[in-house]
Amino acid sequence: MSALTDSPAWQALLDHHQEIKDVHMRDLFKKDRGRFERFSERSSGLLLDYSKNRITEKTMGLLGDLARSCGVEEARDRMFNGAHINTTEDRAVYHVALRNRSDRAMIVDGHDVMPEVRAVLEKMRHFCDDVREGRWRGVTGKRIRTIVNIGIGGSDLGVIMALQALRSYQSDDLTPRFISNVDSSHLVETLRGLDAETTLFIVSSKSFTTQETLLNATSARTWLIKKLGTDAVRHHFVAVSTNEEKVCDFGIDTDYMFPFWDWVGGRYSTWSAIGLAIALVLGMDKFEEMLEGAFAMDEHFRTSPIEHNIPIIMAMLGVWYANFFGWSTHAVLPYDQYLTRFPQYLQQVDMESNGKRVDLQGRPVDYQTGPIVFGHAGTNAQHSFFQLLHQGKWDVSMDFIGVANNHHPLRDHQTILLSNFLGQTKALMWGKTEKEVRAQLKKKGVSAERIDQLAPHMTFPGNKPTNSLVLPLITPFTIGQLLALYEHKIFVQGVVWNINSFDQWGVQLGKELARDLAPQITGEAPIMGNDCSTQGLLKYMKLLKKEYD
Ligand SMILES: O=P(O)(O)OC[C@H]1O[C@H](O)[C@H](O)[C@@H](O)[C@@H]1O
Repeated sequence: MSALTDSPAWQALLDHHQEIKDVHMRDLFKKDRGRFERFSERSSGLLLDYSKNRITEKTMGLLGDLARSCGVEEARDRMFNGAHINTTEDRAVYHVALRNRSDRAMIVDGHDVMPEVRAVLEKMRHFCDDVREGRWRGVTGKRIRTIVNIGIGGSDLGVIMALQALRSYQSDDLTPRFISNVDSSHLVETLRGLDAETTLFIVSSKSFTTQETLLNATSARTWLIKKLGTDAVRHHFVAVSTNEEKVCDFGIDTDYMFPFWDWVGGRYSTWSAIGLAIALVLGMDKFEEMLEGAFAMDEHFRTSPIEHNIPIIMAMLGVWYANFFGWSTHAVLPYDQYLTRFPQYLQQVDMESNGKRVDLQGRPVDYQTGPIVFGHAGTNAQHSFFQLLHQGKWDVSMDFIGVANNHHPLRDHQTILLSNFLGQTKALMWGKTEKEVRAQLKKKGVSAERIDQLAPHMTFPGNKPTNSLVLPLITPFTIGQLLALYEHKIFVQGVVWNINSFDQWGVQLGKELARDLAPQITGEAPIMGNDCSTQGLLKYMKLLKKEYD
């Protein structure tokens, strides 16, 4: 047993789980009309309703005790104080400094990082204004019309997601495109039809060593040079990175490099200059509104007591289902088309952060850690995987994200969208008993025999827990709030599980092996030293791939 599973707070929750595991939420709601008031919180216009969870006040009290006994508040303070909480990489975790909108100093290793943070924001502002107002032009003197972000993982997902979410704030003057996959199809299809004279590439890579990004950037540079000559590169390429030397080696002038720092993790870097494409396409003011939204959530997280702290509440509910109910999966279901990319973005933030199997001391853990996260936008998701959520055998905890207002004045659509959001969470909680099904079929005049056949299929167990997050409207501010909320939720879970949420060693091995295998594909190295499956696959691919013969 680990210190965590042996702790009184954990043991109390284990006992409490026995009391509550067979209680139906329908009965909890029938008994308590004040559940919504009791189990909902607000912060700067964002509402969390967590009443449709398998909890009572006692549950929340015990989860609060667990958070307290795991030192969540102290860990939070350590993060906000710039301590090196990323222990395996010996770094601070300080993305909160990037969106610190107060005049507080943010100290890492005895040094206030705010002057550098503000200087980069200023540099971004000048550059964005120059591009947007036509002072920065391509080599032939034409205005920039397309921004191509070349990056992968944290240097791609947040930027795509935010730009898609904020599409209604985008003018037609600048269009964003993205190249991430090393598959040449991504590059070719993205560049197809582009006018080199009006295209600006941003090479976004924290390390500037990521194989995919460097190859894509090299191929994009070749495409540009072929069309406009070598001199065009400095007019059409800028970089965002922490690695000045590598940026220089690639041939980008460091005057056109936007820096950030090793205390910003890749998947937490959308707030840094990695967000340059957002600032270019929407304008720097909008980017800073996103930072304001994140800052509002940071302040809520930093100052609210555990019982009223939205990220902590969501984190502890996740712990409740993962560790006490034993569920492995969490679904995130935004009811807003602009948030279609949000689940995919969150997969990296959550699964790369908390997909860990050893604790901070390097010992294998004896409890479940980060969940499998998936999701898609409602209502489309209802027509694909909701069947399993309602009637399948796997249990899944869920976040529904609803947005009260829409940017488009088509009221009927918004009414139907919101009614589906409410209908689904109600159905998942309440379910439909066999008795109700039978009565309904009888009323419709269905024969007794047919009712016997159909009733089990048409019964819904209910008791499926959902959080409902409600935003007033998709704006840069609310997107900032939402992202920061999930970042902090994931951080809190990592603290409870005593894992390092800020490294990602698990992505290394496959990359290393790929480097060794590439020469075996091209024939520069003999096909050898592999297991027989890899050997067989390699040989078969070579057989099919005539170009390497
Ligand atoms: O920004 P880069 O250094 O190019 O890294 C891009 C991505 O690389 C890896 O996949 C890491 O696991 C990610 O966390 C990171 O975001």
